[in-house]
Amino acid sequence: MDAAMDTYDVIVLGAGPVGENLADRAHAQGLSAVVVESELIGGECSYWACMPSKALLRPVLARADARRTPGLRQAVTGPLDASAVLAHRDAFASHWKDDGQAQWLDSSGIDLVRGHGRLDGPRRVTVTEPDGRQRTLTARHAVAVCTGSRAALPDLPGLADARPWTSREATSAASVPGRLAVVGGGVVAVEMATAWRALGAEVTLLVRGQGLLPRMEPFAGELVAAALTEAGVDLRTGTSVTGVRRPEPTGPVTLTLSGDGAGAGGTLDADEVLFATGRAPRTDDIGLETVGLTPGAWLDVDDTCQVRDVAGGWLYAVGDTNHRALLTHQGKYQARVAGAVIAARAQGLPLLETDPWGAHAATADRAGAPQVVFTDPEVAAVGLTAAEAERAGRRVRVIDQDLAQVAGASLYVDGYRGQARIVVDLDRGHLIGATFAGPAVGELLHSASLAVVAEIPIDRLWHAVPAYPTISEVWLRLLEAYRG
Ligand SMILES: Cc1cc2nc3c(=O)[nH]c(=O)nc-3n(C[C@H](O)[C@H](O)[C@H](O)COP(=O)(O)OP(=O)(O)OC[C@H]3O[C@@H](n4cnc5c(N)ncnc54)[C@H](O)[C@@H]3O)c2cc1C
Ligand SMILES: NC(=O)c1ccc[n+]([C@@H]2O[C@H](COP(=O)([O-])OP(=O)(O)OC[C@H]3O[C@@H](n4cnc5c(N)ncnc54)[C@H](O)[C@@H]3O)[C@@H](O)[C@H]2O)c1
Repeated sequence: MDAAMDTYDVIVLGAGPVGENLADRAHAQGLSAVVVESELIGGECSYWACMPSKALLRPVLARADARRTPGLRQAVTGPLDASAVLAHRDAFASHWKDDGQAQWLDSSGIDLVRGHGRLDGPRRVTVTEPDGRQRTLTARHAVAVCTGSRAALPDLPGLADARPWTSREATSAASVPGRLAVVGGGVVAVEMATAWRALGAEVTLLVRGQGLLPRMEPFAGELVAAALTEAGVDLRTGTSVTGVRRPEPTGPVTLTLSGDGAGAGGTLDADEVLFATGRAPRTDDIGLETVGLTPGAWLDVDDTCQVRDVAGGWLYAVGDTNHRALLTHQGKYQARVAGAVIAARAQGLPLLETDPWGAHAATADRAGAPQVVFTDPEVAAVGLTAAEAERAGRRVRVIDQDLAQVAGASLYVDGYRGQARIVVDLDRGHLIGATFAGPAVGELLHSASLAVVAEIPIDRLWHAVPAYPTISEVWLRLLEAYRG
């Protein structure tokens, strides 16, 4: 490529789901785009996160439902075929090869440069290619940092030498460990405890707080905790890990425990230990210092995803790196917004629609980000929890409904256990949050997202009649309770 060809309208650093979408949006609006990728096109989501984890969990949830279905449960008495489940997972991770995604990029007219990219002052990116050569790219309009996040490990004595699992190993391991210790009580911890327990591991879940899924409505974590315990997981709350040792490279790992929970003292031996203790931004080695920012920090952006504190309006941070919502669908939404913003600014449009819910504002990150946790029971949530609404000073009414009372739920499986909650803003007359926990509630979530994002007046929602007998009839029960 000659020097002139190294100038693009948009340079995208990182070809995860977010970088791919941003490049696609910019290109669709007539801009030239290049993406720089140091590992696999498709990013964390395709190979070590969403796809492999859900491929592991799908058979687990299907079996759980089958076991609760009269006439069917007798047909599913045996254990899961772990090697078949792992093979299914391998296929969904494309065997950790990105040929398919590379082909898509190629056919879409977006250029790809493989290698590690770093900012090199305003609008410039240098790439260290796999063969060690350096290449410089220049952006006419924008550089978008879409480098994602990695697992954050606590600073514990002995941890590095003990070769702990992170989310990468937990989603790609080739065999089932006999004993797996999981540290953390968030989404990765509960999903992976669910999967590996069902695949046959003895799982101990070590949670330093008092419950699971602390950012969600309390009943969600309580239902998941009860189900994990029932499935044979040794759940220890109020328990911190203060040390980790693996004296023999191929031998077991020993954790030192402390805390005020029952079972918090002493030590715990396991064959593997997964640290599911949150994420850190992959911004430590991307040249942030060359544009006046701090390496290793989450990037602070406005609602257009433009990085604040950088003059000239050319730098964007989209997806996990901006820490607005660490979710693939939300990052892709930001990419659609930022792609439109970059194109509009490149075309010199005088006015952008940056008001809430405008075309150039990622409003849903704060007001309507949905999430499904694929545990048994599933948890599905959108918008604010009751506690968040209260902290935000909103005047709300909270309505709860036992999902077991809904005909569609009791038909779905025997002994259905679940709970639903809506949070209604009394001043505005519409929903600002909803949470469901129970089998198959994931597919219920989009109805709640619509109600929150479209700000459907509660009086109009009353006319949206759920079909009988579906689990969606929970909407009728919730609205009946609200209206009295
Ligand atoms: C176990 C697990 C399960 C998850 N499950 C779900 C789920 O079910 N649903 C959901 O919505 N979200 C899920 N998430 C979250 C989701 O994976 C992330 O929100 C999503 O991957 C973020 O996309 P991204 O493009 O911002 O970053 P990433 O997917 O992390 O992609 C970033 C890309 O940038 C590349 N890169 C980094 N630095 C450089 C550099 N200097 N030069 C060139 N390339 C670089 C990386 O190699 C990578 O390919 C899960 C996360 C985990 C850990
Ligand atoms: N189904 C999904 O949508 C899905 C699935 C997995 C992950 N994700 C995304 O990935 C992100 C990362 O997930 P995660 O579970 O790693 O992070 P998280 O922030 O959800 O949970 C981390 C947990 O670890 C605990 N923790 C932190 N440091 C600790 C320490 N030193 N010792 C013990 N506990 C500690 C925290 O209190 C917290 O409960 C989430 O924000 C989520 O959005 C989404």
